[in-house]
Amino acid sequence: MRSAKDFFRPLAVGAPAPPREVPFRPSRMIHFFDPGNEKMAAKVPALAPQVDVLLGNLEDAVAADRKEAARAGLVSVARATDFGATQLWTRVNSLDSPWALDDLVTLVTEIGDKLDVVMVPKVEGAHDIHYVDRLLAQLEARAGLRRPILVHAILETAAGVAAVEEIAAASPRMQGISLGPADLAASRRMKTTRVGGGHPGYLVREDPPPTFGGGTPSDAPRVTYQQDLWHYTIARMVDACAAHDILPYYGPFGDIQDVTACEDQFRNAFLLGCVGAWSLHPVQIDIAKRVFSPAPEDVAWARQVIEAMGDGTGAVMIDGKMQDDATFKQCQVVVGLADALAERDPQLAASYAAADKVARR
Ligand SMILES: CC(=O)SCCNC(=O)CCNC(=O)[C@H](O)C(C)(C)COP(=O)(O)OP(=O)(O)OC[C@H]1O[C@@H](n2cnc3c(N)ncnc32)[C@H](O)[C@@H]1OP(=O)(O)O
Ligand SMILES: O=CC(=O)O
Ligand SMILES: [Mg+2]
Repeated sequence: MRSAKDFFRPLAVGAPAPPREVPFRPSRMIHFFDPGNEKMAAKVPALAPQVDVLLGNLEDAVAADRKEAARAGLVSVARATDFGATQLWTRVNSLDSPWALDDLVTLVTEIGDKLDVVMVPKVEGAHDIHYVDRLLAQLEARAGLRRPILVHAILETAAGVAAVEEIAAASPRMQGISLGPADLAASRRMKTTRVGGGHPGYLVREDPPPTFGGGTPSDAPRVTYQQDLWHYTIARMVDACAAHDILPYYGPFGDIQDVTACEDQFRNAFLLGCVGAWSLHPVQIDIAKRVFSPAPEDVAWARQVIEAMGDGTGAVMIDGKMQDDATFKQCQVVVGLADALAERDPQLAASYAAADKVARR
C-alpha cells in the first residue's frame, strides 16, 4: 500500500510533481472530434475559440482500421494549432485494446506539452488508474515534461460504478469523471439501444381512480410520467467526485437532432452538480455553453442572498423565502462558478452585470 506521503511524489524519477488540486478551467463542453477525419480535423482551429475543451477521440466511433490514422492525425493537428486558453484532451483506446499503449506512448512523447487531460474509457477500478498513472509518469520523465498530464475516467461499466469512489480517489492526477451511458447500458444489460437520454417505456403511471364499494374499475386514461434512467448513476458519480475534489460530467447525447431533449439531459446533470457534458456535433456546443453557465438571474439572486447574509451565519427573509448558512453556501457555489466563467467569457460577464443591475433597481 502506498503511504499518504507517497501520494504526491512523482511515480518516475524526473517526472513532474503530481498536482495538489484540480485547477479550475472552464469545461462546459468537451467537444469530440475524429482527428483522422480530415474534414473534421480541418475545423479544429476555428472551433478552438468557441469551446472550452477540444478532445481528439481515438476510441469508439473510430473504426479499427482507422486507429493509427486518428492517432497520427491528432499529433499533427496538435502541433499545428494554437489552442489559446482552450484545453486539449484526448480519449485513448480502452486499456484492454491493442492500441492503448501506443496511444499513450505516442501522444505523451510527441505532443505531451500540449495535452491537458487523458480520458480513459471503461475504467473498472483504481487498478486501471494506477496503471495509467505510472505509465504517464515514466513517459513524462522521458519526454522532459514540466507539467503533469491529468487523467479523466469514463464511468461506463457496472464494475466501474461499483468502484466509483475508489476510482475518484485513485491518483492526484484525477481531474474528473464522465458518465458514459451507452457503454454502461450495454455493461448493465439494460434493454435500450440509445446513447443517453430517456426511454418512453421507463415510466410510472398514476393510480386508477378508486372504486368505492366494489364498482367497475374505470378505463379512463391514466397519466404516465417518463422517468430518468441516469439519475442514480449521475448522483453517485457527483458524490464521489465532490468527496474527492474532482469534477463530474455528463457524457454523450446521441440524438443530435433532438436538441430539446439534449438540453434537458444536460440541465438535469448541471442541476445535480455536473460542470459540463460532451458535445458530439457543433449543434451541441451552444447548448452546453448555455446550460452549464449559471443563469444571469440566478447569479443576481445569489449575490443578493450573499450580501444580505453578511458573515454567512444566521437567518434572513428575502421575498418571503428563508435564507440561512446553507443557502448562503449554495449561493457561493453559483457565484463562484459564474465569476470563474465570466473571467474567460466577456459575453457572459456582460450578461451577469446586466442582470445584477436589473436586480438592484
Ligand atoms: C458513445 C460514445 O462514445 S460518444 C463519443 C464518440 N462519438 C463521437 O465522437 C462522434 C463525433 N461526431 C461525429 O462523428 C459526427 O458529428 C456524426 C457522425 C455524429 C455526424 O456527422 P455528419 O453526418 O457529418 O453530421 P452533419 O452532416 O450534420 O455535419 C455538419 C458539419 O459539421 C461537421 N461536424 C460534424 N461533427 C463534428 C464534430 N464533432 N466536430 C467538428 N465538426 C463536425 C461535419 O464535418 C459537417 O461539416 P461540413 O458542413 O463542412 O460538411
Ligand atoms: O463513451 C461513452 C458512452 O456513453 O459509452
Ligand atoms: Mg463508451
